[in-house]
Amino acid sequence: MATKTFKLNTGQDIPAIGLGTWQSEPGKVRTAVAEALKAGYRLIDCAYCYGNEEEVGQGLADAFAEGVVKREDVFVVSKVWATYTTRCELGLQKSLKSLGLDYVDLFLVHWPLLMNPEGNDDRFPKLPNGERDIIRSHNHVDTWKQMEKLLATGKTKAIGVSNYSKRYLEQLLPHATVVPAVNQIENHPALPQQEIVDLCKEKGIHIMAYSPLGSTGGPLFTAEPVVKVAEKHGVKPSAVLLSYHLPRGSTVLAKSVTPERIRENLNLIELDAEDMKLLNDYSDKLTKEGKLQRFVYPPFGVDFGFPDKS
Ligand SMILES: NC(=O)C1=CN([C@@H]2O[C@H](COP(=O)(O)OP(=O)(O)OC[C@H]3O[C@@H](n4cnc5c(N)ncnc54)[C@H](OP(=O)(O)O)[C@@H]3O)[C@@H](O)[C@H]2O)C=CC1
Ligand SMILES: O=C[C@H](O)[C@@H](O)[C@@H](O)[C@H](O)C(=O)O
Repeated sequence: MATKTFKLNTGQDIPAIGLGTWQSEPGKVRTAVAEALKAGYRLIDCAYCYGNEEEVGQGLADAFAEGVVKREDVFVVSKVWATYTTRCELGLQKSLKSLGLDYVDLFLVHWPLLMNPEGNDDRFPKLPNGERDIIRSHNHVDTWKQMEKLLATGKTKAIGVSNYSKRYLEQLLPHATVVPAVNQIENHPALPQQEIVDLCKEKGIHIMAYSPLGSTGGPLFTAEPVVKVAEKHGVKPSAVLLSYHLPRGSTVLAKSVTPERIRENLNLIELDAEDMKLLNDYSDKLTKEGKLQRFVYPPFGVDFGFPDKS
């Protein structure tokens, strides 16, 4: 199902699965990207914050040079990092330079906040007490206004957000001239975030699901219903966790720098109503018991409006 796509509110097709690159070591990610494109991936998810866009760009360049894919056949995503949310065009330009591209297909606000652009580090400025140096007076709607202007530059085909809760989307949408094409959020059976998914569906915002395996090391592989569904279909738990997003109508991002895993992660399967019920019942149970699992919540010290974190 490597070729399955969804439609964005811009009219663009977005692949159902993409390669993630967060924490992909510079020494490995070039090969990972080139291998992924050879295997059939057509979406690569990047970010300035990951500090590896140059190597990702080399992997893309390798695949272009070998005639594996053409630029227009790959959907490249990048994100404006928190120290650039008052300088979105500069943030985009820096990513493009590292990636060696003229445009990305989608540019996202990575997190809805501003970290001090004049702080003591380009990516993670800190206060003397060790906390992140955050400019709390910044309004995330102002970042979106800058993002809207990027469309006219041709440097990105679409704009969207990431890590936006329902509360933050409700603050943004009344002021948005352009409705975000995407909201990229952590999403898996242990964190269904249904209230965000439902709102996004209603507003025509496509969900990109991140950390579908539970992030580093795949802690969700042993979740009981995931194992049960995997046994029924004779596949690995990873295939169930990735395939879960297809019937939900979402794009899923799977990170790996291991060529064999990169290839196997493309083998999405069709989960039936019984499988989805089992996984949804698991989500409901965790919700009721207050045991939802959020694996990615950086120490910003900001209330982003997620109910499990408020
Ligand atoms: N917008 C945002 O704030 C965020 C965006 N993201 C995006 O989503 C992507 C995916 O999320 P991420 O948090 O990286 O985690 P994932 O849920 O994709 O899990 C990655 C981990 O699972 C391992 N793995 C991958 N495939 C398999 C497999 N078939 N069998 C066994 N282990 C496997 C990887 O190991 P190995 O690499 O060693 O093979 C790695 O340790 C990110 O890379 C990034 O692009 C992620 C977090 C936040
Ligand atoms: O995209 C992945 C994550 O959001 C990642 O960018 C953050 O968790 C970052 O490492 C941080 O510490 O703030």
